[in-house]
Amino acid sequence: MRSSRRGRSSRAPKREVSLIVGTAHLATREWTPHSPTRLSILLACPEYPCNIRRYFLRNLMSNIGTEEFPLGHKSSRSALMRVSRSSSGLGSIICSGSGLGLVRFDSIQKILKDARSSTFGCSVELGTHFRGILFWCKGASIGWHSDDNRSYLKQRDFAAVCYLNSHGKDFKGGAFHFKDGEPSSVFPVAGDVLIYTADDRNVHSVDEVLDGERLTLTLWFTRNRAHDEDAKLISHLSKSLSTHDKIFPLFLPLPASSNMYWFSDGVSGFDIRCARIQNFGFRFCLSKDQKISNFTVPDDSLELLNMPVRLSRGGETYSKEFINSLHGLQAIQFYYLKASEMLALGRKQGSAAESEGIHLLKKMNGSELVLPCDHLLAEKVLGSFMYCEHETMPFSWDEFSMAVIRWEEYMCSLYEQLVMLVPHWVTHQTIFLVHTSDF
Ligand SMILES: O=C(O)CCC(=O)C(=O)O
Ligand SMILES: [Fe+2]
Repeated sequence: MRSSRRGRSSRAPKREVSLIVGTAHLATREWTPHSPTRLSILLACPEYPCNIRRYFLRNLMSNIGTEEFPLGHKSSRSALMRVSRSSSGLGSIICSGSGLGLVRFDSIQKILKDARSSTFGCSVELGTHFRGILFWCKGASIGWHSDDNRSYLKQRDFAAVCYLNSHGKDFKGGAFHFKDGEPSSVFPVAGDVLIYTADDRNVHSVDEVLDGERLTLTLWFTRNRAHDEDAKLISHLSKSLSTHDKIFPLFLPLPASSNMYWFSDGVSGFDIRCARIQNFGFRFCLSKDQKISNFTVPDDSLELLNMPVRLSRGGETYSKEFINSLHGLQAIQFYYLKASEMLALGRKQGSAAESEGIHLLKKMNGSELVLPCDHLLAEKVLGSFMYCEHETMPFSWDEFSMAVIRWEEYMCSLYEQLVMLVPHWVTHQTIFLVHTSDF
C-alpha cells in the first residue's frame, strides 16, 4: 500500500549530483568512489546544503558481521506485529537488558558519521536522533514519504539505512525505491548502506515484504543537538553499569510483559518466543527447581517464559537452566549462526562440552511446557522463510553446549568493552568510537 505521495521539491539544487556509489574499506575507514569525477564535485561543496542528496555504499558493513548484530535484539524485542514493522531502539535495547550490539552501534555510527561529513559536506557536528534495528515482517511496506514529513520529525536531517540481511535470500519483496533520480531501486544486500537527506529531495518507498523478515539498522542524524538521544542513553547506561556489578543482569534479556509477545488475529494467536523456538526444533521445559519444590503454575502459562526455563529437543532435555525464555532463545540463535564453525572446531577438539562438564538429562517426560501457540498463524504472519531455515542443519548437543559457552564469552567481551567505553562517553556526552590506545 502506498501513501503520502509527494512531488519533487523546489529546493533541489540545480547542479545536483544524485548519487555517489563507492566501496568502503573498513580497515582504513576510507572509501573508493566508483566515479572520481563525482568525488571532485563532491569535495568542492564546502557546506550543507550541498549538491549531494544521497549516497549508496556497497559492502560497507560486511566485516562487522551483520548477521550477528541483530541477534540479541531479535530475541529480546516484543512482537508488536500489528503494524508488521517493529523497531528496537537503542534505548529499548538497553532497557531490555540486552546491551549487546551497543559497541557495534558505536563503530557503525562512526563510519557513517565520517561518510556523511565527507559526502554531504556537513561541517556542523551532528547528533543522533535515533538509531535502532527495524524488523519488517511479512506484509510490511511503506509508501512514498520523506523522513522528515511530520512536524515532529523535522529535526531529522540525514537518514542512514544499513541493510542487515538480503533480498532474495532472507526475504522476498521489500525493495527500496526513490521517486526520482538514481538509483531508482535498491534491492538490499547485507552490508550495503544507503545515506540520504531526510527532506523531500529524497521521497522514497519500500515495497511490501512478501515473505521472510527484512532487517535494517536505521539511524537518523540531526543538526539540532537538543534532539540528540546520546545524553539520555549515556545516563541510563552508566546507572546500569554502576548498579550491576556483574555482567549478567545487564546483558541478559529482561522480558517485557507477556502480552507484548502475543500476536492475535482476533480468533487465535501465538507467542513469538514459542513460535521461534519451535521453528528451531526446540521446546521450553520447566526448570529443575520448579519440578522439585511444589511449584504452582501461574494462571497465565505464558508467564512461565519469564522464569527460569530449560530447553528440550527430540525428547532430551539440556541440563543448563536459562534465566528466562529469551536467554534460551539467544543461545539457540547463536548456535545456528555459528553451527558450521562449531562443527569444524568440534571435530578438531573432540567433545569440548563433556570436558566442560555439561551433561544431558535424557528423556525427561512431562516437564515440557504446554503453551498456547497457533503455528499455522505464526507461519502465515512470520513467513515460510522462517520455517525452512534450519531444516538441513544436523543438530548436535555437544556443539550446542559449545555454542552456549562461546555465547557467554562473547557477551563478556562486549561487556568489558562497554565498561571501558562508558566513562569516555560520560565525559564527552556522546557515544563515539574510542581507540583502544586511548583507554
Ligand atoms: O528500510 C528502508 O530501506 C527504508 C526505510 C524507510 O524508508 C523508513 O524507515 O523511513
Ligand atoms: Fe523513509
